[in-house]
Amino acid sequence: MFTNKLLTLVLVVQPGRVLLGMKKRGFRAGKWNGFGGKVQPGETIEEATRQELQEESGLTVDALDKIGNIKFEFIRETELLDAHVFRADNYNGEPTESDEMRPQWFDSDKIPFGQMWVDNILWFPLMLQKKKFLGYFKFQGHDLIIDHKLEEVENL
Ligand SMILES: CNc1cc(N2CCN(C)CC2)nc(N)n1
Repeated sequence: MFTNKLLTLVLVVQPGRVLLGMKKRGFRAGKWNGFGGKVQPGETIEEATRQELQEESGLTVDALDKIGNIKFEFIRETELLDAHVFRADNYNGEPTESDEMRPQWFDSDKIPFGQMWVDNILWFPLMLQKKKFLGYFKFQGHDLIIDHKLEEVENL
């Protein structure tokens, strides 16, 4: 059976640009992505999102908009990643490199999809248009999506 691993992912967006982090080590090293991590027991998803963002980018945010939920399945693995995706349009502080992550602003039309998890290119357009969505991606390894669903929803 599948176990469900709660994850958080937040994209900080300013007009015409998105803040991404380059993971410097571990599972996602070498990939640009939003900021996020696991949800610890006793933590709400939103608390975990804020905490990971602050740890990985140095930023705090006032409003977090819940924009998506994406489930990731890897074939032959029994753990489903259940990522809760947020967008923040305002932030406090300045992006600061940590030992885990190097933050960098990217123009919205120059997102480095070639150095990101391959699902991002499919749902980033929805995120940038502030659309809410449910996604499901079935991976074979880390670079091949063999099945996926992606639908816009009215509310999450
Ligand atoms: C497996 N595909 C993934 C994983 C992923 N995440 C982001 C959050 N991380 C904690 C774990 C891995 N993010 C994207 N966009 N795609």
